[in-house]
Amino acid sequence: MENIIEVKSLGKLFSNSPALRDVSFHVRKGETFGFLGPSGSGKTTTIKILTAQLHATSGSACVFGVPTTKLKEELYRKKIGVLTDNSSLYTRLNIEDNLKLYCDLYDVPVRRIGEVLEMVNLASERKKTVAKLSKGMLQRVTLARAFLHEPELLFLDEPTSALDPVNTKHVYEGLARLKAGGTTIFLTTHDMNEAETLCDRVAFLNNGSIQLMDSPRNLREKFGDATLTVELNDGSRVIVKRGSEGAQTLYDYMNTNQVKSVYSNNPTLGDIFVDITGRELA
Ligand SMILES: Nc1ncnc2c1ncn2[C@@H]1O[C@H](COP(=O)(O)OP(=O)(O)OP(=O)(O)O)[C@@H](O)[C@H]1O
Repeated sequence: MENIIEVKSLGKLFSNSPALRDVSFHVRKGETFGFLGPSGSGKTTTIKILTAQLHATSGSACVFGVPTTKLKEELYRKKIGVLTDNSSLYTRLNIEDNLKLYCDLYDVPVRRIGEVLEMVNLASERKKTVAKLSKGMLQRVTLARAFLHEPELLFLDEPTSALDPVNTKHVYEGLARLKAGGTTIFLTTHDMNEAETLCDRVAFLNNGSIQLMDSPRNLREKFGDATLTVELNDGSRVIVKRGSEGAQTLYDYMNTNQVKSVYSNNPTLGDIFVDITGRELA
């Protein structure tokens, strides 16, 4: 499968202090790849290097097969969408007029505005002046702008950090639609549920280096303890091992109608992160 992003031994120093150390990964076409890490771990620095806003100190970063330092403005404009905390919207204009400016810039038909506003749950607010928007609304407008031109590659730096659960869900649905349409997504987050929901693969970043990289499912299986918790009708809980012995125990409980629920004890991504790094994600 084609790699859209290729990063090899990337390093970044800020005044001799390392923000990234020997970071290597690739992102395949159509994949949603998550960079998970606590505050200060180097997520934004990575996005800035990949979007040519920063130079790396060492190593290489290619996007669409081209070193990021050599990416032409035109290619960026057409194929890449970026959401960062720097919204740069015109605060005196309303949402729709802001997006119209981008339609002109990106040669996008104005009818696309309705589609993207629908995806971020702002269709009925299109006439609102940007200066009067809440933080969460601003984040949604910036997100809508990032995928207005249907980019092939979308960089999202903590896309739901200011959103409530309802709008977060709406954005997840919108991103799922983009993914279904073939968009490759590079996403940073410290929200492990977000990573589990959206990402095909994740990399755990800590102190500027990648500690672990795989699909959420593989990670949960690899770090799972292969047991199930059986909750009984009397409120007690029993841990049973997977395999024939556990199956017999489970069968006995079920056969006597004692089982209220059964669930896997596989860890969450957050549990694994804490296990590997000794640090919380938030
Ligand atoms: N322009 C800069 N000058 C100096 N140091 C910087 C600069 N930008 C980032 N850093 C440092 O680099 C490290 C990584 O920062 P970065 O913003 O990439 O982290 P992050 O994982 O995105 O954090 P957050 O989740 O808080 O956004 C931090 O120690 C930060 O202080």
